[in-house]
Amino acid sequence: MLQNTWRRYLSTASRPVAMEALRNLIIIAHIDSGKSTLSDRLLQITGTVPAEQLQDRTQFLDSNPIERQRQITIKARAARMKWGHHRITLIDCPGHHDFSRQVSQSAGAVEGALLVVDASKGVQAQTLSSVELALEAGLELLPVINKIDLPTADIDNARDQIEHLVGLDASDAILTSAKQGIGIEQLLNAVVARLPAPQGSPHKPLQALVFDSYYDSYRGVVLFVRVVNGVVRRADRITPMSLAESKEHLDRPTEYVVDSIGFLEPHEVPCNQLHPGEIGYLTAAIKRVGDVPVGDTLTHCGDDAAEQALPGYEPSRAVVFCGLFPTDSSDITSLHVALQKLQLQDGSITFEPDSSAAMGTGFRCGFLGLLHMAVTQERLETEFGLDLVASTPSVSYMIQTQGSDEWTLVSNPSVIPHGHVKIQEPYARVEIICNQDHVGALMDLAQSRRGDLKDQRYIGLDRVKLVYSLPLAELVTDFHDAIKSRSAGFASMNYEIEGMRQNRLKRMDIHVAGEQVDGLSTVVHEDSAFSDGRWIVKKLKDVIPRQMFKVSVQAVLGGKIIASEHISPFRKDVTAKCYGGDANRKKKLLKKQAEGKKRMKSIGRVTIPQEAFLAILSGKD
Ligand SMILES: Nc1nc2c(ncn2[C@@H]2O[C@H](COP(=O)(O)OP(=O)(O)OP(=O)(O)O)[C@@H](O)[C@H]2O)c(=O)[nH]1
Repeated sequence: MLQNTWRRYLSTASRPVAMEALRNLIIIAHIDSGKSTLSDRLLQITGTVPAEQLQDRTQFLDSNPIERQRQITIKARAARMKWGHHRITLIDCPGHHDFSRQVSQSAGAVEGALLVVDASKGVQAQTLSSVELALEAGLELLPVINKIDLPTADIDNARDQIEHLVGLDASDAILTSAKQGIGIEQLLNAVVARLPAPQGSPHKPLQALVFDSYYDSYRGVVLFVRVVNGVVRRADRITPMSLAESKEHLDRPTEYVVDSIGFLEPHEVPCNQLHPGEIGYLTAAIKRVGDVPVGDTLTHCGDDAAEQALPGYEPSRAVVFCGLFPTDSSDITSLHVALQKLQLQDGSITFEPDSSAAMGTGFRCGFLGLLHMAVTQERLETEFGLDLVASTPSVSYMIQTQGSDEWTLVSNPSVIPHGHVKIQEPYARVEIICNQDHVGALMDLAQSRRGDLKDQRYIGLDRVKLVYSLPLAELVTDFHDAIKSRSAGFASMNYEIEGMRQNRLKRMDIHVAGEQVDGLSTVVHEDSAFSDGRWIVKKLKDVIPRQMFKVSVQAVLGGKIIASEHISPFRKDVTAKCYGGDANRKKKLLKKQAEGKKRMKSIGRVTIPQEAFLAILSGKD
């Protein structure tokens, strides 16, 4: 009986909806414009997710605990909704630059995009770069002005900016307040009326684009696919087309059997087959995310369709590196296992063994940016119960030692030899969009960070776009925060890596109580080495806790001390106040002290907290 119901359910779920009734779209916007809140409203109004569930768990599509806690989207999510006889599949992509690759991945799977602009902030830099990605993918854009409930909302200004900056007619932009649920039905009607239906043929050889994936420990890799042509069914034998093109991956299996398939609503709803224009998931006992990389095209085994592989994506590259060290050195094996497991889910993390006299044994890891680094450290700690210290983050450098013709890539400043070494550093092209009132302050900032002005132009009445070529090392630290603080929060930025450039750079070491702490080594420009050294030792003096003895903190450049501070001794014994017999209180105090020791590394006789390693991020100005 139950089986019959299940079968009936599967057959209804699998009945193809006419292609003209399908709409596939992504939402693109600058970070914090309200994308996730808007997606939740769409799920609620279409009855895809019951209102109670949305009330209990705000931001349904941000399901990862770190996403909820930080209120950001890290991983793209898809959801299919019913609106009349239409089926609208929406992909919510991250807004933060570190995860922007997911925008281009998802753009390949849809025909349209909602361009969400915050009514109080107007068009921001990340909006423009996402628009470029969407236009490159040939998407139809539907402008949405959100947060119209805010007292600071300026709808006319937002419209004007969409027209001038994006070049899109905004006279019929949809006005919404995702927070108050205003304009959501109009938005759904506009999606159906103004965005195109997908095209494709069920009779052609199968082409299914893999636009995202994640690892599930029970089922293996779950692929998110968009079927472009052909039909994919349960039990089909499929193969990734990249295998035909690449000789490198001979260790990858060549054939898989689809063992489950279905739609995302946003939870998985099984079906028997996916038709052209449809977006869904499939599993096929795939062991590693890298076996069927995102951007790959799936086809049926034996269908000689290799020439019809869909355009893929550039693999993402790590730009920020740091050493991760367990505070308890016996946790090193657990850290290795945890990194291996995380890499199964997130192919953009890189790691290799790293060890030093001061920091102990750990792993040098690569990330897409500082947010990605922080999120990964948090995941390792919360999901795997580790207590870690991350060394000072760094970009990668090319170095050439004297007498050698070869350039070597290093991602750890402490391995750069002293003496005559040529160093190249990565540069980024940075676009900043700001109000004209803030141009002076932002130009000062970019100049102080060794930026070269490449372009400056008015875009709209009082908005200015500045383009700089700027060292990535200056950018990934606190540049974004500095821009925000110098523009009352109104300027926004976006960047892409340009290439390497040789500069007069030197490795700077930090000695604490006479011991070199290699986790604190950085690369500095010769011109600013002294001021950087003074600034960093001052900062370290504030964050390294007092010890029972006087501690010196020194910045050392090429064997010479260029800046020095002292941390005066601290003699207080936390248990001194507890007289005999008060064991509970004593225990409590010691426990409190032990808790406070988390994320700390003992180096020589001094205990250095995590904040010291991240002090470099906290603002030079
Ligand atoms: N006043 C007001 N606030 C809103 C509205 N929509 C969203 N917000 C708030 O804006 C903040 C950011 O909203 P999110 O939905 O997380 O923004 P997002 O664009 O998804 O952010 P990312 O996922 O990090 O890219 C939250 O505090 C929301 O409550 C709105 O229509 N009006």
